[in-house]
Amino acid sequence: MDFITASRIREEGRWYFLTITTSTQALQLKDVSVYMTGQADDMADSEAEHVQLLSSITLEIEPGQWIQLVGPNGSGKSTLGMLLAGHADRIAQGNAAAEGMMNRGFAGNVPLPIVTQDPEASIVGQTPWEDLILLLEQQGMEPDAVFNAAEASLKRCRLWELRDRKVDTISGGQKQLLAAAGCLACGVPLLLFDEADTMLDASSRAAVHAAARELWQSGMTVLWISHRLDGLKHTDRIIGMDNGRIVYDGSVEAFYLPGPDEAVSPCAQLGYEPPYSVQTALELAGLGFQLTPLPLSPDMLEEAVKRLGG
Ligand SMILES: Nc1ncnc2c1ncn2[C@@H]1O[C@H](COP(=O)(O)OP(=O)(O)OP(=O)(O)O)[C@@H](O)[C@H]1O
Repeated sequence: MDFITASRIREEGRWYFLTITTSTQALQLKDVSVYMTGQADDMADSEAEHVQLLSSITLEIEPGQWIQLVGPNGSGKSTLGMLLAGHADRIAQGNAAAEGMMNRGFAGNVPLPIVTQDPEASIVGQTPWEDLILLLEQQGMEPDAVFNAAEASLKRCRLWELRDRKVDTISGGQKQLLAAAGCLACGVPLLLFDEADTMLDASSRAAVHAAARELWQSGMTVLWISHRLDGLKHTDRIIGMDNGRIVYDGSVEAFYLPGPDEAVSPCAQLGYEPPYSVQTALELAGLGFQLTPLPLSPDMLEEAVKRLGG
């Protein structure tokens, strides 16, 4: 493979090779690669020029989609998320360079906030209400519009009843929702969750999934980044990453089934175990009982088995 050298990137300008436009509606990446520039962790140029964080990524996101980005630790999910959110300059603490073409489309030119597994980093107020007011004032929103925008976002994220609670007394899931409410209040066109549910217990995780789902149903575009497969029941598109590359981009059903010329499914290739309901359906299919649609959750499995019996 032909690598850019770190010294050449420094000579010619760090982002020289990444062309960014907004000429279409879709958010597009065309043949985008990201490299370490050799400044991180005292890495020598000769080592860095062979470290590629993303390799030839081509991808198109239409507004209104719900996309789940999955892959093992270190596969490049957060790097891709940062690129899509417009934070190319923050990748690897600013020690990376990119080449290729990015069309920001509906995502616009302003870098977008990301809901991460550490929402506290972005919370500035002592209560949810104060947090949103401060955030919107910081964004320069007209004072007349601030209260309405804060109220609408807190309601959409199911936090209205908790608006005056001290932030340190609300749950981890509610803090995630507060971070999402902040993104909404700022009018983001794309809501990015990066491992936002990783530190949460099952009920908080379900609450965050349900709220995110409602936002998507109301027209928001959602990119949900996770190394877990939880929540795939609601996904209409999965992007699977491994070693800096996109190795799968398709439906959730096809993710669990081997392709015509493949011995194993994309799910297995990425080292994941399918959920119990899918494993059961695959075993039943082996015995000649086809469950359609493929049950992606225990309740879908129950329904499918009932239909089989009926
Ligand atoms: N500051 C850095 N210095 C050196 N390498 C880095 C740095 N930041 C990221 N990387 C490398 O970039 C690659 C992609 O990392 P990235 O965080 O995008 O992966 P990920 O799939 O999001 O992982 P995880 O699921 O663990 O969050 C990894 O190999 C990682 O080690």
